Amino acid sequence: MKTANAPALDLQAITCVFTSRDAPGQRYTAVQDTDLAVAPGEFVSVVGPTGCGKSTLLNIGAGLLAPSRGQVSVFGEPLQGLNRRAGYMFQAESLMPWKTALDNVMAGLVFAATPAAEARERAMAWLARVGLAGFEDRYPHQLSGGMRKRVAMAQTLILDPDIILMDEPFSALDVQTRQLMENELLELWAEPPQGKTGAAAQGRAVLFITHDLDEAIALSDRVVVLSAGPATHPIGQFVIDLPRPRNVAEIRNLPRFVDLHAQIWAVLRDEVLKGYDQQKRKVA
Ligand SMILES: Nc1ncnc2c1ncn2[C@@H]1O[C@H](COP(=O)(O)OP(=O)(O)OP(=O)(O)O)[C@@H](O)[C@H]1O
Repeated sequence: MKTANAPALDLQAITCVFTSRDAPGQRYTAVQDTDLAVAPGEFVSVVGPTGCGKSTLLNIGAGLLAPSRGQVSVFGEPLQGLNRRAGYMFQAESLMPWKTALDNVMAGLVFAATPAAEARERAMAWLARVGLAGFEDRYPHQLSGGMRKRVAMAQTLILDPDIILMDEPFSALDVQTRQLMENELLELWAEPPQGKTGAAAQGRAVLFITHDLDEAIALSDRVVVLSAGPATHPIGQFVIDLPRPRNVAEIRNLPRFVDLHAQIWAVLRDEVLKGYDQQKRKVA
């Protein structure tokens, strides 16, 4: 049922059971009974130890993976199949190496049958917006890691998604480039959406997965902490009441940032140690 004030993305009582990778024939409960909602215009980060189920939750929100139990709603409507109101940005390189930066950015529009001239014009404008005017004809291998991420960001945002799903998109970058990209993401996210009606007019909802607690706090309105697996579930959530607009490099020095970091780390620390221990046992 569609309801006013429905979350942009609402994962309700999600459980996800896989056939175990380590012991075929056995089942592995990756995520259990998890509720996770993101309001229109809200920036939510999910942190948790390695292998706990962060990407699984994101894939469920994207409609790429069906949960074993539970329901996903998008703006109050049950999700069936792919989440068409969402755009994704993953850790891995998503650019097509045989296409130029321009063609990569245009690809989604072309796929959606937008006339070529319009797709080209919009892609040129997006490349300029992410600071890559003049680089339209470069191939991905001719761009730096940060530039490739900018192209990927333009590729995702050109489709004007109401929900942005990001799985450690900047983790491969050096610290300085990463902070520049985080600031750029915040600027683009904060721009008022054009031509949207209803709840989507309140802004883009972001679900951001990261290992990095500093990054989660610097970017988000809310940080959700997941337990170590198996049967991962949220064990804490924290409202990040830091002022906006933010400069991610500077905000880390605010006493409130340090205070929030200490509070969240107190919850996350034991889970990270448990997760690390499990990984070690898997390798041994
Ligand atoms: N398709 C699958 N089949 C079997 N097990 C899976 C599958 N996908 C994920 N898993 C298992 O579910 C658990 C959660 O995986 P997931 O990738 O969601 O964790 P994560 O928190 O994103 O990990 P990382 O922090 O390392 O990126 C892991 O133990 C993983 O091995």
